[in-house]
Amino acid sequence: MASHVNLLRDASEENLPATLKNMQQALPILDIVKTIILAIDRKGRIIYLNPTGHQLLGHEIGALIGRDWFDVAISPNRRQQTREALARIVRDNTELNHYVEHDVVCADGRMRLIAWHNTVVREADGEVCGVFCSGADITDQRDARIALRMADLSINSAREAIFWLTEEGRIHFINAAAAVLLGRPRGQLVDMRLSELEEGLDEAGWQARWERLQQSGSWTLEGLWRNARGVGVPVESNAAHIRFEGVDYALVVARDIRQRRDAEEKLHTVAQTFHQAMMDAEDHVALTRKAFASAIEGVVVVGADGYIESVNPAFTEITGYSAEEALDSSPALLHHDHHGQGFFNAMWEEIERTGSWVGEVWNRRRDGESFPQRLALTAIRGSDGEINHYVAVIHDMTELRRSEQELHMQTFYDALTGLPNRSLFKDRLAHSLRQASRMNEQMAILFVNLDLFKKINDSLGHACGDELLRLIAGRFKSRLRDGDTACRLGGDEFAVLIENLEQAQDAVMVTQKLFDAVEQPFQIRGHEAHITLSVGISLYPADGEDAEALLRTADMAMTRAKQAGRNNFQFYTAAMDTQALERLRIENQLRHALVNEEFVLHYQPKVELSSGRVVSMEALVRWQKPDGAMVPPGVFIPVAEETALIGPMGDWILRAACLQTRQWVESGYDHLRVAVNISARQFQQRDFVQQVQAVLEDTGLNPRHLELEITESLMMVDVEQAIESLSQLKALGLCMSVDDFGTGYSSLSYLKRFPIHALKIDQSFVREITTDADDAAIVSAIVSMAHNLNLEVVAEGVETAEHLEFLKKLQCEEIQGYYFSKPLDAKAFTELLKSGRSL
Ligand SMILES: Nc1nc2c(ncn2[C@@H]2O[C@H](COP(=O)(O)O[C@H]3[C@@H](O)[C@H](n4cnc5c(=O)[nH]c(N)nc54)O[C@@H]3COP(=O)(O)O)[C@@H](O)[C@H]2O)c(=O)[nH]1
Repeated sequence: MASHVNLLRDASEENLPATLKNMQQALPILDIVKTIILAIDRKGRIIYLNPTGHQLLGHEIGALIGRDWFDVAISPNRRQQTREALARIVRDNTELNHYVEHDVVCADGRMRLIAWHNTVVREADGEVCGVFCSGADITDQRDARIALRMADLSINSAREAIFWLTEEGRIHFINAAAAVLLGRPRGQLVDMRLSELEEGLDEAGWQARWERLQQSGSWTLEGLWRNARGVGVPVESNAAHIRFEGVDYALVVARDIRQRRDAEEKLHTVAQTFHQAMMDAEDHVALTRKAFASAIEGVVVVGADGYIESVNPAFTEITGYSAEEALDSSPALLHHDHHGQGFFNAMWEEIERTGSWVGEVWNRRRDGESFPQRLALTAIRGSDGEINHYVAVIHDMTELRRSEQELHMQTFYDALTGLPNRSLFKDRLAHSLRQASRMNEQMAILFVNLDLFKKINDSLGHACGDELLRLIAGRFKSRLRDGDTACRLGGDEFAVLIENLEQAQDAVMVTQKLFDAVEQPFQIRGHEAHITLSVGISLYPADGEDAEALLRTADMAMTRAKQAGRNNFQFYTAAMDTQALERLRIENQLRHALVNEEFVLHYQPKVELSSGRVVSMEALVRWQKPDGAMVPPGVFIPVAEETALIGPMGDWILRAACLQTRQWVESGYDHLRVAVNISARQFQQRDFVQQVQAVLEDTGLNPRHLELEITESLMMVDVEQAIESLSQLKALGLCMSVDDFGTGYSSLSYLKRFPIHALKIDQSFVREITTDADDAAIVSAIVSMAHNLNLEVVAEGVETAEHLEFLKKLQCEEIQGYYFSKPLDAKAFTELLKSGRSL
């Protein structure tokens, strides 16, 4: 059944070394473990690779058995080297039991890092006959490790000291620069309170600072922080409020401003003496000018009349205004409308009262760019006590703010789309949940998944896939209200948070906006891409009271939307929990059923109306549980479809049906044809045609005895691809029919192009043909249309003599249904053939 284990499973006991014998016994377990299990022979040929290994490498289960491991999984530049290593082990009969990490190449060209544990396998005589490897995919761990190291490196190479402070003002985290600033090892500083470090800051002072941070979101302060020797270091600290994993922190970026203080003091002195110095000794003036000119901060001297009297070169560098342009102008030439009049009034009041003001101000450069600066403004009084000048010292904070912003973006935003990432989304969700609970409001989460995104990635490449995600994010942003938060959860998954929802129906309106957003095709690097969405909706408080629960229930509803055929939305219902558990139970049992070969095929005859003879039979799978219970396919085929299990299961069904039919053909029933149902996922496999060809070759069945039944809706998913695959199958010599005809949306023009030989009218129409005029008309129309297109017609679900009469009159070619026979097991079907029974 499961071809991927055939080589090992079919090997006779004597041929197998002990290790592989043990492995043969362990197959049922190896088939389901999440570790990659690989056995290669001495030439590197794959004897066994479990489903986990096949899935990781992006191949259909079983496809790699018998292939050369180095060719399929090792990159060309390492292939020769690893092949030689194996050859050495075999030649020198060396012991091998080691751990190694190396990359494997997946079908789509991506590399995954695997941690392997390899052991040689020996024959009874001690000869090396192969290598047994168990591997764990550690790519994500490695990437996470690298990302962490990069973040760590960026933080620790920053020149600014970074502190994460808790609500109690304790140090939770610091970088290397912080330890240098305070001259203490990091271990000593973590958990210390800021009040133990900053002069004049007590518990009450910290609390006031924390509250200010909660209200305004940031602070800029100067203070003296004691280092290890108890010496006060003047420090400027910029804090931002940050919420991480549900906990509030003050993210403080601090810098030693000793140099700047010195410069300011010098400049203060300069300013005080400036006026005097202009008139005093030449050498004194020269000295003052030198200090003025070489300062790294911009300095502006403004006269009592409010006009600039002098600026230094650093001022020009920062603002873009030359000295000539600035002189005799008002400092208002730098002004930015960021601050209201109230801000300036408060500033001048403080200068009047204390003689100086220090704070952060937004100004505008000559080229119009706005920039943040730290401004220290001092009033200079003459000997008469009157203010005769103001000296402003400005420090450009653009770079500092930019690095703070970058740090924030990296932590909370998705680099590809610019949308909030999962962690910021959860944060906002938790915040909104508190608000909604206080205000008794409703909220909704939309969990959005792109349909068949993998197909776009596979066909157009990952760069196009990324571009599509960017474009979709842009369209979502432009359609949603400012109050609705959209985020990218990862991969092809997005989420939208809708706050203050009046009624559940409003969530549908927002969902509709998302559907509208993707309605027009996307133009990507010369390609046109169409995409649809599946959306799950959960409501607060009905479907969950915390972020985790709401995301989980919305995700479940999204899965249901996919199962309902994609391109739609579903609200979460409590029944989904029970159904999800039931599906999981069936999925687990199915895995064992596959290994234990618990499936059987029944065959339902199809009868030719012109002769009354059985001319073919539809193979219908049943699951016979160890307790004898028979599970109908309607229960487990959909679960197998959703998981990769339909691959090996479909392969087994096709093989079993072909083998059985070959026996019947060889027993003299050469006119028989077996019809096998093909599910969507099977048909969409890239190598489906090759798989069918391999089964025909392996079972020795002449292709003219095989028919594939493919549903109408499946053929319409990707018409061109379907035409291509069906044409190749036809060229092999087998025939195809369209199953469940009438229930989907076939376009007649496409129908003409599909290389098919028959339509099977769905039983839902046949059931009522003698009692419902509409159904009778539909069936008549289908038969006449099919005949016009030179297609045969098979009517299924024929249960009564009246059905039969009606279909005979329409000149339908074949019938199938309980009227003639229910599906029979192979033995009973053989009896039916022997009896020569006909209509
Ligand atoms: N991918 C695969 N799908 C399969 C396979 N085997 C079955 N199936 C699909 O499962 C669905 C249910 O199948 P089943 O329970 O076997 O029912 C089939 C017949 O028993 C039933 N039938 C036939 N005649 C009558 C009738 O006169 N009355 C009546 N009430 N039911 C009848 O119809 C089912 C056959 O349907 P169809 O395939 O559309 O011809 C079903 O969708 C199967 O396709 C499998 O191996 N692979």
